[in-house]
Amino acid sequence: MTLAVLGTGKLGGAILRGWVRAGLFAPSEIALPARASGRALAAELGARVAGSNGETVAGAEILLLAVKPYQLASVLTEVRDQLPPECLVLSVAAGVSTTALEAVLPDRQPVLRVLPNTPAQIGAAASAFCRGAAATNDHAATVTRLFSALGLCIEVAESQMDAVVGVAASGVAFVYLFLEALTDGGVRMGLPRAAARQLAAQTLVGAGQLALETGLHPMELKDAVTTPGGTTMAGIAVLESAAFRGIVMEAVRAATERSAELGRPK
Ligand SMILES: NC(=O)C1=CN([C@@H]2O[C@H](COP(=O)(O)OP(=O)(O)OC[C@H]3O[C@@H](n4cnc5c(N)ncnc54)[C@H](OP(=O)(O)O)[C@@H]3O)[C@@H](O)[C@H]2O)C=CC1
Ligand SMILES: O=C(O)[C@@H]1CCC=N1
Repeated sequence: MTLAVLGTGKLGGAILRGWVRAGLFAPSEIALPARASGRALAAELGARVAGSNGETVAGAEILLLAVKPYQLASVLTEVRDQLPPECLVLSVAAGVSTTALEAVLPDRQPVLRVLPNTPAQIGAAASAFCRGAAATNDHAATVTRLFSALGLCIEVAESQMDAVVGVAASGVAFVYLFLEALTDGGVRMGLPRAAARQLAAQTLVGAGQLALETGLHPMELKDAVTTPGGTTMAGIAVLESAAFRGIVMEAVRAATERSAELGRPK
């Protein structure tokens, strides 16, 4: 299938690298715009530099939109006349609804929103998608196939997409803060930095993998680590005295609300 990408920055690049790595698109099937980031990504992946945004989308079967939320309407307006009517439009922008996208596109253009996160580039994303008015089951199946190749992909109601930003798209950065803190904690206690970083990162990967594979409640997994009177409870008591879980939930709420704000007209 032919793919056009507008928005060749951090997330657009991560998705594209993931798809090329998974063999879903041959580099010759990918058209990128002739701007600095598009040229750089094209050179890295062997993709085609098409020219203007309009020239990029001409003939595309799938258009991936990964520009900033406030740039979406103007970019779509710019390319709508060159966009093939059957082209599946996939937006990864936080906050911007399918209704807002459809408002600037020709009638019945199939639109879906997807929210992946940056581990997409190594096939370990957590993604959720929702459908616009003209999206069919076949379109949903295409999106599921594309994003399952980059990790986990589930469908949610559009009203839940802002919460997906809070938990997964932004949530990955919250995890990196925790990773840094866990690493620094190890260094503080005398571990060499490289060893602390490796141990901390694998601890996060292993903890997540165990939760996914067993389906057990996090509390059960936590209980399996806590020897009565032991080391783990000594640490958990410190985290809880600073309302660790409450502050994480507040971070998810803040990111969710900010996502909703990004989609509101100024
Ligand atoms: N980063 C993330 O983890 C996530 C991001 N998102 C969403 O993804 C989108 C992109 O975010 P992110 O990748 O972080 O942002 P970046 O700033 O890294 O990328 C934005 C890209 O848009 C390009 N661009 C800007 N203006 C135009 C234009 N007029 N025509 C074509 N391309 C243009 C820029 O090109 P150039 O650099 O050449 O100017 C840049 O490559 C946002 O909507 C965000 O909400 C969603 C989930 C996670
Ligand atoms: O911070 C942001 O606005 C973007 C959207 C989700 C992740 N990064």
